[in-house]
Amino acid sequence: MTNYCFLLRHPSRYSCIRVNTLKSSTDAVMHKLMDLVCENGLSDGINGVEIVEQNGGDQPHEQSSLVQKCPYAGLENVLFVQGSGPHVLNYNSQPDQSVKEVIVSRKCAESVLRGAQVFVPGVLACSSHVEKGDKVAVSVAVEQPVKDGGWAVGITRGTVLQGLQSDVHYEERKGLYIGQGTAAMSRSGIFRVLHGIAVEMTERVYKLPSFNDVLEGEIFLQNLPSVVAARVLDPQPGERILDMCAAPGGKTTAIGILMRDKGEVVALDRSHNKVMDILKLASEMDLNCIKAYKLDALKSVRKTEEATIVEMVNSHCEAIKTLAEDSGPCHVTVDGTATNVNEESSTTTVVQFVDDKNPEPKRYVSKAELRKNLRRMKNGPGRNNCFGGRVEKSKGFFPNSFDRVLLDAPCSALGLRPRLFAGEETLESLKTHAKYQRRMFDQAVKLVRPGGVIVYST
Ligand SMILES: C[S@@+](CC[C@H](N)C(=O)[O-])C[C@H]1O[C@@H](n2cnc3c(N)ncnc32)[C@H](O)[C@@H]1O
Repeated sequence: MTNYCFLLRHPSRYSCIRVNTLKSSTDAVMHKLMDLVCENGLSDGINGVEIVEQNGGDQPHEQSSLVQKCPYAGLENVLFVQGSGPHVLNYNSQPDQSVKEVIVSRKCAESVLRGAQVFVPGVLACSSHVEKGDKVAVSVAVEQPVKDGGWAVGITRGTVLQGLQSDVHYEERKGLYIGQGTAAMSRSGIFRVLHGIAVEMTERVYKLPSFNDVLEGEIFLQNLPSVVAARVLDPQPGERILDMCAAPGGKTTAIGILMRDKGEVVALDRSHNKVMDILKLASEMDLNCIKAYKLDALKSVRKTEEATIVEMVNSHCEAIKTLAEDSGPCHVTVDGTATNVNEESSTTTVVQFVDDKNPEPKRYVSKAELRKNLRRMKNGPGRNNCFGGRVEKSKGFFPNSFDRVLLDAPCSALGLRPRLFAGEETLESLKTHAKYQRRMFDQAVKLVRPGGVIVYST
């Protein structure tokens, strides 16, 4: 019988790559990837894989067996890069010497198994006397059950490994080696600096090419179901789409590309740094249709009564903008008057906003709102639209604001491979999770226009 948990611990046998067809073509990327795979010697050790180049294309290249086009209609922008493993490695080439070692966190190991190098933040422990250039065996620390019923890794960052059987961590890492590599810095460097490559992997138990810094903006490493989710949403150029839990922006950018960068994709995430990630990815992919905001998706629906007020503020701002464009910078007072100051000529114009149904000037516009709008007018779109570290917060959206909504609610991530550890879910935690997802779905239902589409991906 197939052991499902055992399979989850192994990486997928291929990497799935989505091509940014606004910047390149699938064929061009395919050839670049073949060269990369060739350079990295990834063809070694891949046995028994039946290869067919799908959808026609060029005659099979020597390395074409390792890079294949996705055979399914509608997914012509998807390529698969074949991996291999498990390979048996010899960690102890000099039997009289103890092996120098590095233990990495589970998340780091999962990335390494998918082709990444070992980066500094992922290192938990290291043998003493490791110097730059030393060969080190890399193993993973997986959560272990603890007395109070929870799970813990049990290794403090910076631990010195003795490399002996008497070492307290010896038993723990038996069978959990993921390869070996060359230390890119000394032990002290690894625990002193904040980022950078700690170990360059040279031999891996599972070989998959690393796509770090490769064809940036032209490709995105994405699991096939995620590519399919964006495809099923079927976004059309010119539409307004909402992606409710969007970071790092894999599906958001897939949607933007399907829309050929025409229209608007509103991407939400509750984490500031993750919104930055979305903006960075959109910029790398040259997508202008993506607007990313920090917002808790559970609060993404704005009350309809606010709509009238906002409409009024918007029309006021529009009037101010016209004024500013015509005559230069202006100041606005809270009683609804805008004073246009032409700094060069020192002329002043005063505009009074009047509600058609109520001729009395209203104090609808808050000082902060007006100051913000004025700053935007004077300084352009503002720092939020570049990567200065600030992200725009959203107050939410009015009902029926979007043609289509993608809800990629946070999930158990059980479908992600490799998964070296899966804590046990209790019935109670599953129920809480389901309730959370349901509340998000209710927001999605309100935000989509009548006849619009919601794709709920989990
Ligand atoms: C599964 S990931 C989304 C992956 C993304 N759709 C993609 O394809 O790249 C879930 C994301 O939802 C975000 N998230 C979780 N709860 C949220 C909430 N209440 N509001 C907004 N974002 C939330 C997390 O910060 C995380 O970035």
